[in-house]
Amino acid sequence: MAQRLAKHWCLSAIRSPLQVISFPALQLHVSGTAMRADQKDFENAVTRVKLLKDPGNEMKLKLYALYKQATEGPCNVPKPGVFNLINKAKWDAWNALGSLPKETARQNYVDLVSSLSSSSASSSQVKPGADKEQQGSENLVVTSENGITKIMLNRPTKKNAITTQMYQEIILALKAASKDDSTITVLTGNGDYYCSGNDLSNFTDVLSGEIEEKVKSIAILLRDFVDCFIDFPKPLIAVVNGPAVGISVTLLGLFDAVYASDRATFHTPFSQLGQSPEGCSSYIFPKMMGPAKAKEMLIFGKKLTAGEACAQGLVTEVFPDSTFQTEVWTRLKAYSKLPPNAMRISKQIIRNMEKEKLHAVNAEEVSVLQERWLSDECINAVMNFLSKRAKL
Ligand SMILES: CCCCCCCCCCC/C=C/C(=O)SCCNC(=O)CCNC(=O)[C@H](O)C(C)(C)COP(=O)(O)OP(=O)(O)OC[C@H]1O[C@@H](n2cnc3c(N)ncnc32)[C@H](O)[C@@H]1OP(=O)(O)O
Repeated sequence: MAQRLAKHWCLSAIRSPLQVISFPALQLHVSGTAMRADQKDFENAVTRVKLLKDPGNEMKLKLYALYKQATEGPCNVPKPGVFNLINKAKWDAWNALGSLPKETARQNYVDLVSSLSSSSASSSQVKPGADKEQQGSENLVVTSENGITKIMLNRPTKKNAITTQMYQEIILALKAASKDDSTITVLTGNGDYYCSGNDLSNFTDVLSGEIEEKVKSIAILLRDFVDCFIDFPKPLIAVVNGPAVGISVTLLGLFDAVYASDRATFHTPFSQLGQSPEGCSSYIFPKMMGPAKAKEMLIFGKKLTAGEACAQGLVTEVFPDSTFQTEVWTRLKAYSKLPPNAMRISKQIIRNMEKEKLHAVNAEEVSVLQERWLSDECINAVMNFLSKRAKL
């Protein structure tokens, strides 16, 4: 199975020329035995490492050494020969940790990955108390002004499709927004689309022989991503400036208000893609719109207009496209002046009734999807999309 998938997914996978030293995370095989209290943090850090931008060889050596120390203990393997430069550098880094206890190495590894994750996304973060526009990363622009933190998807040429890097950046942006001085948080898109969902090229970003591992790490990322929406403590508003597809639609059920342009459409083509619903939509949509309408969307991929989505309860209000931005932002500015604690507490009391259930639904949806990604139906659908695009 792994070989067949590798053939499919790895056609366009390119190894970074900087990848002289492979990340320790790529060699991980968690035994599952002797799970400790912080083992999960360590496993998550190992997963996150794979999704970081290349941190450079010096940092990779540090990560390698800590990983080996954390999983195998002190270095007691023979020193590689002087001409075996890479392995010798790795051995030296590991050996330099001496008798550092495994637990300390594991903690240091988690801390190091955490600092790398925040610095790689720091450009897209809003610092607490900021009250002016911040420079964001290329694909995600985060600004904070007048009590509103705005997270804007910024890949208009790709209809704001979400890359794995962007999933991570959104997680960090939401975590920062939950702690900053703003009263409300807004998610929107730049250009004619709100978002075309998961970037289907994410499927090609798999290195040969590591498909099952990659799928596992993407599943953890997706679960963390949706968890952030479930747990977000402040009012969260979607400003749906244009068509929305896939995960950008399903997540709307976790927002506190959804304002849509009358140009927006809402499409969840999961069956067409050999996939299944996520974002807690398998639970929220039937409750929100009734099972019959929810199934038309989630099983048969029926696309809704903004008016239909509003009638089904997925959208709060629809505005004419010509006045959409002015009307919505005027309203949001007024909302941002409401007492923040009262809004938080009201949100909390509503969300807390369902929080445990939502986390369980998220876990189940991700577990089902993990299998779907390895299915022929999904592989063929994604290959079909990517190959059509290649021919254009
Ligand atoms: C091995 C396991 C890895 C798993 C990784 C999974 C990660 C988590 C998954 C979470 C679950 C999420 C599920 C979903 O979101 S499902 C929905 C996925 N989205 C789609 O199926 C939409 C695909 N796109 C389209 O159908 C059309 O592009 C669209 C209708 C959106 C717009 O059509 P239009 O004709 O107006 O414009 P173009 O097609 O020319 O698009 C312009 C360029 O943008 C590129 N594009 C658009 N959407 C995507 C996308 N989702 N992924 C990648 N690229 C996208 C399109 O290819 C064009 O690019 P080029 O100009 O380079 O050709």
